[in-house]
Amino acid sequence: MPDDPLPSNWPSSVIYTARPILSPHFPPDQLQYINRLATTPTHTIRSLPPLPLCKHPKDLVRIKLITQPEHPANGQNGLFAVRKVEGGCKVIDYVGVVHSRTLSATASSSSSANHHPYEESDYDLSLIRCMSVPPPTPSTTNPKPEPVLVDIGIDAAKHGNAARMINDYRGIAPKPNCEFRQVWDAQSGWARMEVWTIAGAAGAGGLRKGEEVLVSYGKGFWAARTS
Ligand SMILES: C[S@@+](CC[C@H](N)C(=O)[O-])C[C@H]1O[C@@H](n2cnc3c(N)ncnc32)[C@H](O)[C@@H]1O
Repeated sequence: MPDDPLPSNWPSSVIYTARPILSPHFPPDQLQYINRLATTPTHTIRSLPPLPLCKHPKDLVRIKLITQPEHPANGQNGLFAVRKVEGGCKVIDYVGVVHSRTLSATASSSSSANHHPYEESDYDLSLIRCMSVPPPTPSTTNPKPEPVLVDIGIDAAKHGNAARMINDYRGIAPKPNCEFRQVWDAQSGWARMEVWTIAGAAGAGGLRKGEEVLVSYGKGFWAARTS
């Protein structure tokens, strides 16, 4: 029995998942950064509550193929409101593979030593970035290990939900109508990323029926793809 039926217009090339997937390479000692219940080093993925189920909100949004030649993502998919949604409302969770890497606080993040496969993904979203001091290990001669940057993301390139269809507002609308918000799941303690409508002044903002859901990917996304 699947967790959630496939949303309509789901592309066959991508595996639909309504539950975040923890990468098999996720370091167990970093679970504490993505789950508030993981307070001791003895916690393992099995001893924590399951990653939350994020059912497709079919009363709010649907995937649609874009067929307007003037749309910059013509021929691709987008996510569209099926009814009016007020400003300041949750629209959908961003679901994919949760992965992590540690970066040296001193080395450049573009150095090849820090390269990882998710960097090239067009569906990768930053979830948590924080500084961490690794505990000294018996083999460590240096009693004061260097702090490192823990960089945790969600990649929906191969496994994801309908939020992976959300386009950037540039070239489509004057500004985004939605934004990403990092939240903590109250029951399971897991960090998650949600998409919310932006509230405008005096009750403005939100989505009209049929309007495309648009966020800002940030200038860095496009800068990395034009240089
Ligand atoms: C996260 S995906 C968005 C969903 C994508 N349209 C699809 O069908 O899978 C990001 C990709 O969508 C396209 N895209 C999103 N917003 C765009 C925009 N404003 N202008 C041009 N292409 C855009 C780019 O190809 C980008 O790499």
